Amino acid sequence: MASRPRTLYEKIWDAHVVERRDDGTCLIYIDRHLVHEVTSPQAFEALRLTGRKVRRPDLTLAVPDHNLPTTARRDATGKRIPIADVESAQQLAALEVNAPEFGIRLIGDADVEQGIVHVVGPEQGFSLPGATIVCGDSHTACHGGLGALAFGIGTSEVEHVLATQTLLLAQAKTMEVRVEGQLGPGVSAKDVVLHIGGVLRASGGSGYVIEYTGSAIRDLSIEGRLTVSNMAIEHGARAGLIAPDDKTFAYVKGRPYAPKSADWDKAVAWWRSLASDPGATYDKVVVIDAADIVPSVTWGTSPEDVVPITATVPAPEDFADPSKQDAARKSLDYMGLTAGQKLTEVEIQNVFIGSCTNSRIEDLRAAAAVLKGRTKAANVKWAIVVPGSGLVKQQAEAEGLDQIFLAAGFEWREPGCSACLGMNPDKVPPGERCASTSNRNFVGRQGPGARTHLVSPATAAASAVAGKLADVRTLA
Ligand SMILES: CC(C)[C@H](C(=O)O)[C@@H](O)C(=O)O
Ligand code: SF4
Repeated sequence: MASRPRTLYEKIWDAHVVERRDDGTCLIYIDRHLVHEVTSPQAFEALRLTGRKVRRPDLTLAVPDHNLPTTARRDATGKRIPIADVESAQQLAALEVNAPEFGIRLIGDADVEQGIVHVVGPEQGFSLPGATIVCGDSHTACHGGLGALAFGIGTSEVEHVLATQTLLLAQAKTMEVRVEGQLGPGVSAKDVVLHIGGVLRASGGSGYVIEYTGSAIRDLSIEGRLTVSNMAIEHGARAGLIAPDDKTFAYVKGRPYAPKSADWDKAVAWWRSLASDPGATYDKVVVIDAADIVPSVTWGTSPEDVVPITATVPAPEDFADPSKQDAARKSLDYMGLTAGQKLTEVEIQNVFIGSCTNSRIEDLRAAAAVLKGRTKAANVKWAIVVPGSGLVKQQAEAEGLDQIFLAAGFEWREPGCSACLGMNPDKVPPGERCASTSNRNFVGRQGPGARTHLVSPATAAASAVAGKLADVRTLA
């Protein structure tokens, strides 16, 4: 019997079903589990209390990232410089005890491989195409850029995966977001996903797993694909993924955890078979013309509040939906913006280049290319670059990018989540504005009262130079 054409998501799902239940849910095998310090302490504690072990410590990798300071962590003798925040220090200490106790590899704060968990997974070849990947973190969809089914889970699910290497799940609906055509100059993967967020809105992906397709997606580098997938959660989707291809295989090959020799060939053959079949149908299809995408920026407090950098701040009345009008009013008030104001006239005081969305080597190259021979404006008080991992940092230094950033007036930091969210000392002061390459512009996200504008690395760099949100295409 000829099998029904299936999508990438359906193929990965089917390959991981351990048991189908009568109620339609499935017990799904989990191939990779990433663990960070914030959402794992109670899960390990629960295992300890019930006398359970971790079922597959070899498929589990622990990396602290959220709470680590991005300034020096050890003194000259290698001793830890104490972390002032009590909860952060406790969470980090718990991970450092739990990982070895349960036989899990910990990439610690002093290891060169340490970084943001969503940067480290792909970089180490721990995240693979076709794999089911979970982490107690909403941006786990990031790994979908490699063609993995990757999604965030809560702490009780973290415990379940640690104990059983499985999860009981309901299958999601499928959505294709197809971006066809060529991206224009100055338009990056971040602009693509910001634009998609504007089209889908923050809840448009709810109940779906999104497959990003089309020539503009295929043409992206792996770093760019990880950026796009990273923000699937910002459209409310369960996960986002992109079909693995030769670019993906070249990226994965030779990485520490990647399959080797005969296993590699077998793996590639399987990965190749995963692309959605011709004739496979999605529950919803959204088509976007790449020519419509320009450097984009958020003006409000939801990632869906996206406009072209050339636009003006919208007015609440511009929205048909009364609840959106109300949200827009609140957003404008929080953001200190006036309807009709040109975005390129909005002054900024802070610039953050980093986060699991945009802290890979290509992101740093894009920002450095803009900053080379330029300096930040005097009104930009704080500008930092936070590489996604120690290896990204090392690579950037080998290319001299750190020198470009330093000469431009940026600080060059240790890897971690940093100012993406105010869980560590890197915060944007109340009432101040930040051009940020992160993924969330929620109220208080970068610190109480902080005003976040989500942008691409090139736009962040151009904005630092201009002292205002800036169009990288017309930077003087
Ligand atoms: C702290 C963590 C649980 C959280 C998440 O789930 O995403 C964080 O990474 C974020 O980006 O808001
Ligand atoms: S960098 Fe930001 S979005 Fe990514 S995991 Fe850390 S806090 Fe979450």
